[in-house]
Amino acid sequence: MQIVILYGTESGNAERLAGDLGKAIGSQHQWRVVDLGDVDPAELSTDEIHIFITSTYGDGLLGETGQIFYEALEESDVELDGLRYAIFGLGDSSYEDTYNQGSSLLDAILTEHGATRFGEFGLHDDGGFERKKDVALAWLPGVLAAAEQL
Ligand SMILES: Cc1cc2nc3c(=O)[nH]c(=O)nc-3n(C[C@H](O)[C@H](O)[C@H](O)COP(=O)(O)O)c2cc1C
Repeated sequence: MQIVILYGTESGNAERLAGDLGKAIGSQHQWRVVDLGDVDPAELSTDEIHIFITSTYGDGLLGETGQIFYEALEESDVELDGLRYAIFGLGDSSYEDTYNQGSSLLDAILTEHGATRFGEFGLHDDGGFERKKDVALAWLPGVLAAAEQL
């Protein structure tokens, strides 16, 4: 499989995690990591499996670079039919009203544009005790197995 890991970040956690996931995929599949702030929605390719990782910031927006992509997609009429994606959100449940809202917004807008999510919706909560990397690496094998079934 060809896998693209796309991160939306404000303070670097999603970027680090994207690299951790890539390293864990290792030589099993081809993979690359990109910053969502550099992605034109019209250039997303259905030939690749997409793994989105984004944080939530501000008033429940996406982390800065994710927000750039989100707004580009909001303004675009691009059709993403055939695009398959998994998603992992970074948040903090102490923000009760906006907990992981950024990843939910991204999930919703990708679906609105015709893309289809596969696998479990991954989440990390800074308010808990588990490390981001541990949660994400425990989530990854199920996502890769689901991707193999597509
Ligand atoms: C100023 C600030 C605002 C935040 N706002 C939210 C929020 O509204 N909802 C949420 O779930 N998490 C919120 N978080 C938690 C971040 O999403 C979490 O720390 C995440 O790991 C940051 O990842 P990043 O470095 O990739 O941006 C906030 C964190 C900070 C520092």
